[in-house]
Amino acid sequence: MSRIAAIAADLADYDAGDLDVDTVAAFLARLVAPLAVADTEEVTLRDALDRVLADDLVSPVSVPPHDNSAMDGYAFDGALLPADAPIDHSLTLRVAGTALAGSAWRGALGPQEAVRIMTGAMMPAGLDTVIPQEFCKVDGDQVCFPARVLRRGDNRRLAGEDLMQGQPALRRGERLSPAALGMIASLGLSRVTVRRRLRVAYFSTGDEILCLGETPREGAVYDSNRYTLFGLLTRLGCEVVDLGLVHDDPATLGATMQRAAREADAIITSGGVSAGAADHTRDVMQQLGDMAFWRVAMRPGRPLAVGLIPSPDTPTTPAVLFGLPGNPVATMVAFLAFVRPALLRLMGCHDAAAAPPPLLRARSAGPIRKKPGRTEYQRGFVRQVPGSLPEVLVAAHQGSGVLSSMLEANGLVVLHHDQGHVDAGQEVDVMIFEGLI
Ligand SMILES: Nc1nc2c(c(=O)[nH]1)N[C@H]1C(S)=C(S)[C@@H](COP(=O)(O)OP(=O)(O)OC[C@H]3O[C@@H](n4cnc5c(N)ncnc54)[C@H](O)[C@@H]3O)O[C@H]1N2
Ligand code: MOO
Repeated sequence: MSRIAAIAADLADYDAGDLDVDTVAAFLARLVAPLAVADTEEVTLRDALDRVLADDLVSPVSVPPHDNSAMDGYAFDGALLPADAPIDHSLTLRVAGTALAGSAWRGALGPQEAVRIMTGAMMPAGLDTVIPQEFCKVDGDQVCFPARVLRRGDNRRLAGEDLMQGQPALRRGERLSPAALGMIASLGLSRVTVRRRLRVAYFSTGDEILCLGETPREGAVYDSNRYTLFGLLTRLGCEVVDLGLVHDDPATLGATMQRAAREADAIITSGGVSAGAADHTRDVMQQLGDMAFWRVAMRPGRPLAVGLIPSPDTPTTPAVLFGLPGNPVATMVAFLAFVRPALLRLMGCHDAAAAPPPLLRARSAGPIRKKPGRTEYQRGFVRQVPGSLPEVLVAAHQGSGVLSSMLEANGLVVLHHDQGHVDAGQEVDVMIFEGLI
């Protein structure tokens, strides 16, 4: 049985003619996870941004490495704080010296003595509490402060409270964010081992499509999808292989597909996948690979082709093919809903790092028409409302060819499969674009 047929047989609700978005996601998770790219490389920390960590990173040190002060103030022994002091009780201590950040203070301390201390400075031995300087009155070498404003241990950061030596700091499969780079640097590491970049080849199909620079002609439109895909894939940290625009000729389509399978881990095509398509794209895909052609119960992005195209050189490691619908917004929505999580899995991301962006709740500014029985992704603009849930206003033009409404929007209102019309003021789920597209 082919791989595609085996996965289909394994999924309870599989019906190639009518799949819901959850079944497509479950299918793709089964298809791509075992194919994840395993090769690794060592890179400098700056080159590691958005790359996928190859191995668990165990902390070689504790962070912070020593107990230190969280405030500018005076360090003292918290045992001096009386348990049931009256509200106006204050402590007066002698200041024995100053502890600066970057070196240990090793002076001698008597009872009833404190050390002036700066934020980040090591706690002097035997002292465990810091009173911030704004609570203090200083008179010569005496510091006086109200005892009831703090408890023993306050304003002290413990060694290892961020990370303990020997503990896992980051999991393999983590996609390295700016915070992750900072965390790795805090461990003193300047290089890190990551998965090699995923190579993604893409091309457009359709005889009515024009390359940039070509003279406009009747009935033709410029190829926008290749530029959208370039942006989406580059943002994802992929190495992109642009195979241009391929006209509706089986030999050229076949040769391009094979080149793509040879040069890349994944292939994305746009156009020619709908059931009624009069061109050769579907036939060529079917001849060369193990394919499924779907009509997904969603809008936009209904036609979708998915499969495996064996590489002519290494037939055991096929490229994953995503045949996206040609309509420009359908291409983007199908990418966000299915291709992006699948590529993240191929890159070796763990489940949480490959998950689609979380959905947020917002109140719909107006009514939204929605047919139950399919998932709709409507372009909308979300704005903050002080003291209330954010509000989302869906764009007037939701046609899957209307790319300009993608630019007016900052998110997609996700109207779920069984959901019907939405009333003004009703809560809806929204997928915010920020950082994704
Ligand atoms: N009888 C049916 N017709 C259609 C169906 C259907 O189920 N039955 N589905 C519709 C839906 S939904 C979509 S989406 C499109 C997708 O069709 P294809 O993936 O085969 O794409 P094309 O027909 O090649 O193109 C659709 C549309 O998009 C424009 N396009 C294509 N490529 C590009 C590009 N690179 N840059 C900019 N624009 C592009 C193309 O000119 C067409 O207007 O099918 C519906 N029809
Ligand atoms: O679903 Mo098509 O993808 O509506 O434009």
